[in-house]
This record gives sequence, structure tokens and C-alpha cells, in this order.
Amino acid sequence: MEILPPLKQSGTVHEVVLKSINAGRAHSGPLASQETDAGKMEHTEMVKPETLDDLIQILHQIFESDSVNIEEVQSIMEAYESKPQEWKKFAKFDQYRYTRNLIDEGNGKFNLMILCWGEGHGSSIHDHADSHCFMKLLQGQLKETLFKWPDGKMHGDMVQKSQRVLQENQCAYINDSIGLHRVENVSHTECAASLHLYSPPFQYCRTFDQRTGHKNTVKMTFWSKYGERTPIETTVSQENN
Ligand SMILES: N[C@@H](CS(=O)O)C(=O)O
Ligand SMILES: [Fe+2]
Repeated sequence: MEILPPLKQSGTVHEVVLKSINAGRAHSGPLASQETDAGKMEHTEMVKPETLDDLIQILHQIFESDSVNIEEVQSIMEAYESKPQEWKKFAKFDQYRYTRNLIDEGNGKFNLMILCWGEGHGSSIHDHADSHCFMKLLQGQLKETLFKWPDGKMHGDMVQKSQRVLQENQCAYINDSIGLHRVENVSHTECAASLHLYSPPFQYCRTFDQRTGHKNTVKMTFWSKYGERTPIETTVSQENN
């Protein structure tokens, strides 16, 4: 089994220092980096989001900028300690499939949503439409299996690159250059909830048949938006992938 590629390729040592949100923010925004004498140790001061609302506010600030620092977003999302009472109003489960529940449209820069996974629920193998995808575990565990893009002259199953189990509060990252993935709640007794941030937002993605590598474009819909069930007439049969 292979470890997922590091997000940061440089030789710089990166240290994240958590600050309380009340301790005041650096002028440059939620995260400020500085080099030491050696020029190798990079210290990062980061505001720790105390609540989900804090986290959303910080994400809005970060995404005001045109360039996204993947590590920064991942660290901020990981630093939020999941408290179910803060997000349970968005977490709506379905008996048959995982649900996608929109929380925030991030000023058009990102979509933030909670995905609710019942026992045994999973996604098909899919891409992320050239967007950044951050996925933080709010409750339970999820298994993520990473696949290579099919190369057209495939014989047999799609090639699996790695597999890992994400634990509560961990935040994973994927984009199309890293590969494709499938996410599953393999537990037969526990449900799971995950917080996903996609930037830029997207409505369509492609799903892949594990045996043949054949792909399909699917429209992704929301089971609920801002805590309200999406009206039935606007939901199509394909609720998710
Ligand atoms: N990317 C999937 C969820 S997951 O399996 O990462 C979605 O947005 O529905
Ligand atoms: Fe995904």
C-alpha cells in the first residue's frame, strides 16, 4: 500500500501553530508564514475555528484570495473539532444512499456541504471536475480508495493506488491530478458524516465502472440546502454518484 502523495513538495519544514480565534489575526489573513534565519523552517500561525460558524467565516476570508493554499485550507478544516450540535441541523440521512446537504455557497468561490453516510453506503469511483476537494470527517470513519485514471487500453479492473481509513476530524484532499476515488462507510453499525469543500463549485462529475473503466457524466444534486429538504420536483433520480 502506498502513502498518498504529500501536498507540499518543497523541502521546507512546515509547522502549524494554532491560535484561538480571539487572540487576533495576523494582518495578512488567517494564516501568516515567516522564514527563520535558516530559511528552512516555515512557521504558520493559524486561527483555530472554535465553531462551525467560525470555520465558515475563516473559509470565506481564505477564499477571497485568488490563489488557494491547499495546506492552509486542510489545516483549518482539520483544526475544527467536530461538535454534532453545531452541524446536526444539516445532517439528513437517507435509508438507501449517501446524501449531499449544502451548508454554504462561499460567495461563489466554493461549496461547503455535509455528506451523510448510512451503514454500508458508498460512492462510485468518480472524479472532481478539476476542482479542489477537501473532505473532513465529522463523525464515524470513511474508507477512501484511490484509483488511477483508466488509460483507454485497459485489461481488467481499474488500478487501485492506495487505500486509507479516515478518522474523526481528519481532513483529506484530492483533485483530478492525484486520481479518482471511491468513499465508503464500511461499518454495519455506525453512520458517518463528512464535511466537503469544493472549489470552484461544480454540478457534474464523471463516474467510472471499476471493471471496465467506462465513464458516465452525472449531475450531482443536493438532498437539502441550508437545512431544508430540496423539493422533490427539482431533484432528479440521480441524487448523487
Ligand atoms: N465527491 C463526492 C463525495 S466523495 O465520495 O468524495 C460527492 O461530492 O458527492
Ligand atoms: Fe469525491
